[in-house]
Amino acid sequence: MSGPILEVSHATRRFAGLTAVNDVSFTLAPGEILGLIGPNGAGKTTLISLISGTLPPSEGQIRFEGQDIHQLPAFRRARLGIGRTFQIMRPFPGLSVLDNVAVGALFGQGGGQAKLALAREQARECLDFVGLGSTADQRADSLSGPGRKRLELAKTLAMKPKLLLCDEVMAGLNHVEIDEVIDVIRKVRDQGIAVLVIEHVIKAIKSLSDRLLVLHHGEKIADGKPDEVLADATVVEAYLGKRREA
Ligand SMILES: Nc1ncnc2c1ncn2[C@@H]1O[C@H](COP(=O)(O)OP(=O)(O)OP(=O)(O)O)[C@@H](O)[C@H]1O
Repeated sequence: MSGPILEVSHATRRFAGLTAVNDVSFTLAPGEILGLIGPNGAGKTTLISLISGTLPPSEGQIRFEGQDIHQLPAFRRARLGIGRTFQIMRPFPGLSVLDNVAVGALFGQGGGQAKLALAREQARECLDFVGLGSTADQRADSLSGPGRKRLELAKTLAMKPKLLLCDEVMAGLNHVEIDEVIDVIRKVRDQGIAVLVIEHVIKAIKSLSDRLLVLHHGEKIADGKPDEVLADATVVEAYLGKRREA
């Protein structure tokens, strides 16, 4: 059996007086989908920023494929195979949908030496994969909200990640669109890629995830099978109860 692809040990991140992530440890195996849930401000985005390298940890270690990476800048981690989608999508508006994704493919190949034609070919495969193939030649800024979510996924997949970090890729989507994104993420997993998904839509995250990890005030309060975690009294009190009141 292969070991974990990601090992987060005692990760902590402080901002001035606030501890956004507090002593969080977990592992993730290749081909596993881990759902990351918790109330607003619980530290979910901060945690994936510590993994992708857009924020350094105040304390703790992060290992990827057995290598310590917490000192590496984000672009080096991306080249190692850590891909991240952002909650706020930033497509290059004037470029076509295809070329937005080709930029990701070029980056994944280590930059400029790669032929643009090859990058475009790979980009087309990624667009087909996420169901955006027919929009390839449109300008990126002509896409609707759900289309932009898929574009963000396609851009990240073009970098050929071994670990995919998804920050709320289902927010604002309707039920049909959510089911389509779930299918895409399952197909990603079926390729052996490890996936960490932040999501507020409980029904979606429950059906998608092999495991759920719950953060509350920056601390891990549960980590286990979705059914068991969602029935856990501490989780209901900290997260689900508040959502029902909302
Ligand atoms: N750059 C920053 N500077 C100061 N405080 C920050 C910074 N980034 C996040 N925080 C704070 O850290 C805490 C955790 O924020 P984070 O965005 O990680 O939570 P979250 O669980 O992703 O929330 P949401 O579900 O609303 O996206 C919050 O109190 C937030 O205000």
